[in-house]
Amino acid sequence: MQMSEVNAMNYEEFIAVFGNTVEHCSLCAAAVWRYRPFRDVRHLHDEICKFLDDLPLAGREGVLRSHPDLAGRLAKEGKLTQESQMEQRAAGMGDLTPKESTDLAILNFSYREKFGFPFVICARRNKKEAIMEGLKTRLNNSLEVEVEKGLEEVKKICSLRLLDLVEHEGVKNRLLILHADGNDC
Ligand SMILES: NC(=O)N[C@H]1NC(=O)NC1=O
Repeated sequence: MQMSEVNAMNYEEFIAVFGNTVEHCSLCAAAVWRYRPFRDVRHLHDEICKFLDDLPLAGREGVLRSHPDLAGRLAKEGKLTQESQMEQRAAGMGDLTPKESTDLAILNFSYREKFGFPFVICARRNKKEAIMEGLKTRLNNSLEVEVEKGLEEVKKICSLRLLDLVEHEGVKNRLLILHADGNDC
């Protein structure tokens, strides 16, 4: 859809389309509604990022806690959101060997035990090997660092979900949004 169509949406339509661009956190879309009209998809993403950055620590932890584990119980029970299911599949989470599956479950458990929220990573931008390595490495971080890193991953997940929904002018704009946090790729 075009940005002009997004800007013409009423609040209910906007939430119906963008309510899950941050997993299970429709408050993010509800909050940025006030910043219409959006110039482009990057502008919409920037406003969501600002909202996330301005949340208090408990709010940022809550956003992380709203994410399902990678290859976790919800995935096994077929209870993921459509977006999350597609992302986890893209990262190869459906093709884990029994050993990989057990290793990931143990690492996910250790991470959740230490931080009180799940390990979050942009699955579409990582393959299973990178996810396992990232999880092992990030387990050593402090809580402050992991809230920060997790939130940056939430922003990347959000940017890809937005790009799936809204027309963007070619590769340049797509890269711009992915580079928004100054990170990889
Ligand atoms: N835990 C976690 O990272 N979950 C997710 N990552 C992603 O790209 N989609 C998710 O649901």
